[in-house]
Amino acid sequence: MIEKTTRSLLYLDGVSVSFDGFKALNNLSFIVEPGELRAIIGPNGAGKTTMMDIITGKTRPDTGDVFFDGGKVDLTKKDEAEIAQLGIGRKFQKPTVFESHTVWDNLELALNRKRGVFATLFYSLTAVDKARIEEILETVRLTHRKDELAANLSHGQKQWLEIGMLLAQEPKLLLVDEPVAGMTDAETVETAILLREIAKTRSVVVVEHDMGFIRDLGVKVTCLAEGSVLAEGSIDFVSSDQKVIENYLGR
Ligand SMILES: Nc1ncnc2c1ncn2[C@@H]1O[C@H](COP(=O)(O)OP(=O)(O)OP(=O)(O)O)[C@@H](O)[C@H]1O
Repeated sequence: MIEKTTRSLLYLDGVSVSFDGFKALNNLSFIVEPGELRAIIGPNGAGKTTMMDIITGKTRPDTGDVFFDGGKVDLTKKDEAEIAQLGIGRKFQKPTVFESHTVWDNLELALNRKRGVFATLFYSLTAVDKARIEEILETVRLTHRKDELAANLSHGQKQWLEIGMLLAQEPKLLLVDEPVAGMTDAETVETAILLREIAKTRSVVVVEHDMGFIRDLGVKVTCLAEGSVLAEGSIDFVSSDQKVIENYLGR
């Protein structure tokens, strides 16, 4: 266990949390390695959102350990702002970009958010910042739309822009909740490629119900149900598991 804690980027062990007597997480253990892209599936109410809430400090576990960065940081002792500063970025399901700003300005604002108020007051865009924004634009497929108002982007492009805004803050771990809900088929396919690219430089945990997308990701899948891990492994392994079929896929 000690070895796993020190090697892993994220380490949850025996995490439980109850709301009014209902166990949303029940002895959940979950490990993410540095540079890993992991998919999470599971029925409604399985505890996927609650798990994200525990990692980001929004919810405190009743019992269990949550360590980050090779066991260096006990996340249960940190608040949400500290956890964001440590390098855990979270993308909620609904995009929250600044609609009345351009794509470029959204990314510039996100880059600034990292700096704090004092630095921002005396801030001017350096060549390094400009290069980083251009790099992010390429990653999130928005170079050709950089001067467009965010309001004019498609739903999928808004999701990509928000992912870009999180990248501007250079997270070590990116948590992404149902990114392809409402996207076109082409955007969904592109999002799988995009997340695989992002995971070359950081770890990514993505929660999704779209099984075609999960298959496209081609990574290790964790199926949660009733607050704990039901099955974990390749998509073929997990989707042929009888418990997963009964609790999720066959429903
Ligand atoms: N703050 C809360 N107060 C009370 N109950 C909660 C709270 N947060 C979550 N729950 C309950 O805990 C259970 C797990 O919910 P959670 O949202 O984590 O599931 P989920 O796997 O993300 O589901 P979905 O796929 O529908 O988003 C649900 O029964 C939910 O109603």
